[in-house]
Amino acid sequence: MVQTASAKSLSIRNLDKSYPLGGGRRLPVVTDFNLELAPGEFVTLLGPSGCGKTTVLRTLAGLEDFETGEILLDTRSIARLPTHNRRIGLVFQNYALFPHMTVFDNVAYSLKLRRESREKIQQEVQAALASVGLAEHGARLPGQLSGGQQQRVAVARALVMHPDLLLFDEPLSNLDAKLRVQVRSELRRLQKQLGTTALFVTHDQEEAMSLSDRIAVMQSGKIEQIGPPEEIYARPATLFVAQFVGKVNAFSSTIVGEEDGKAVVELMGKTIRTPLPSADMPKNVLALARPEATILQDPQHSLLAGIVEEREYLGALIEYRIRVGDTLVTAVRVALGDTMQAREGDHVGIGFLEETIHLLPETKRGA
Ligand SMILES: Nc1ncnc2c1ncn2[C@@H]1O[C@H](COP(=O)(O)OP(=O)(O)OP(=O)(O)O)[C@@H](O)[C@H]1O
Repeated sequence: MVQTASAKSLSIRNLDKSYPLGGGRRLPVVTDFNLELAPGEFVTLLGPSGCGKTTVLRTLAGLEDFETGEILLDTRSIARLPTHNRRIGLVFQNYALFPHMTVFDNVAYSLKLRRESREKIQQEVQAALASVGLAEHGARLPGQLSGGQQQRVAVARALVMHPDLLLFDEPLSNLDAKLRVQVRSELRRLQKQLGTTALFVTHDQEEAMSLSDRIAVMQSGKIEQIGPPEEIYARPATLFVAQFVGKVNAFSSTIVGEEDGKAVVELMGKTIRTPLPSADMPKNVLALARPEATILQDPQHSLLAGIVEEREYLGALIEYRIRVGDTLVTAVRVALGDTMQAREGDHVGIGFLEETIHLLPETKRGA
């Protein structure tokens, strides 16, 4: 096993990075970007293609220069150091292994460049391969391994240098769905065991949820919200965040009062009671209801009524899209053991688990 070094914090402060566009113009990608990781923390940058995730990672690694800002590991500034002096381990999407070198030599590569002794190399490489469960595979060529195993070699190659920070750029996206889930839980276990601070980039919300202590949801070079997965999912700060981490029903609504410690909210002409929002919440709000908190009911005794326009069978779940006037409401039920099921064309009632409804200022609807 790779020996655990004491974990380091990461601070990115006021980072500005743009790319040259030609003709003297530049494309700003991140502007005044700030992010702090606690020692041993696993944080994911989650966001749509082009929002700047990879650029942040490459800048940390020293693969891109930047205009202004500071990057610290604990109190050590690494912003102007060459890549090989930053003590950062990098794992990319495409593994980037040398195909003609054995697994052992791939992992040993950086140690050899540093002219470490034969004994030290032997010991460190074996420990790194053991960490990822590949102690017996050192003599193979990468082409003789599965995709998941190749990615584990790439992880071993990053670990062998005892990095202060691990950076992952979509490392699971070349793996098939089942393997992705397996390798991601291995990765999580290994990172917790080693205690190395890690920053992970993905556009896959489920991956981010399952791996991270905290998720930073990015849009257009900015962090829209950062927090633990449960907070991002249940209490998103904007509609963009809510929609990026899952499906959501968003109703333009009005807070009409307060009763018994609940907000009284008018939604599609009906009244619901939701958890009280903060005191500065305006009256015009978006009421957000996740599909799993949207309940099918008998239309005679329900808040809203509509017609099932689409029923999508997903195996474990069934997703319904129900037309209520101009609005399509999405509800999800477990496929087995749920007595309230419906077919396309059925008239159904809709209710909500009101305690899970999250209110946002209408202005957080975004573009
Ligand atoms: N070398 C470059 N030169 C010019 N523009 C670039 C360069 N690399 C990236 N960009 C632009 O910078 C923006 C951010 O790109 P970046 O790769 O960081 O996004 P991303 O969020 O990682 O996207 P993806 O998930 O598709 O990798 C995009 O508009 C992209 O076109």
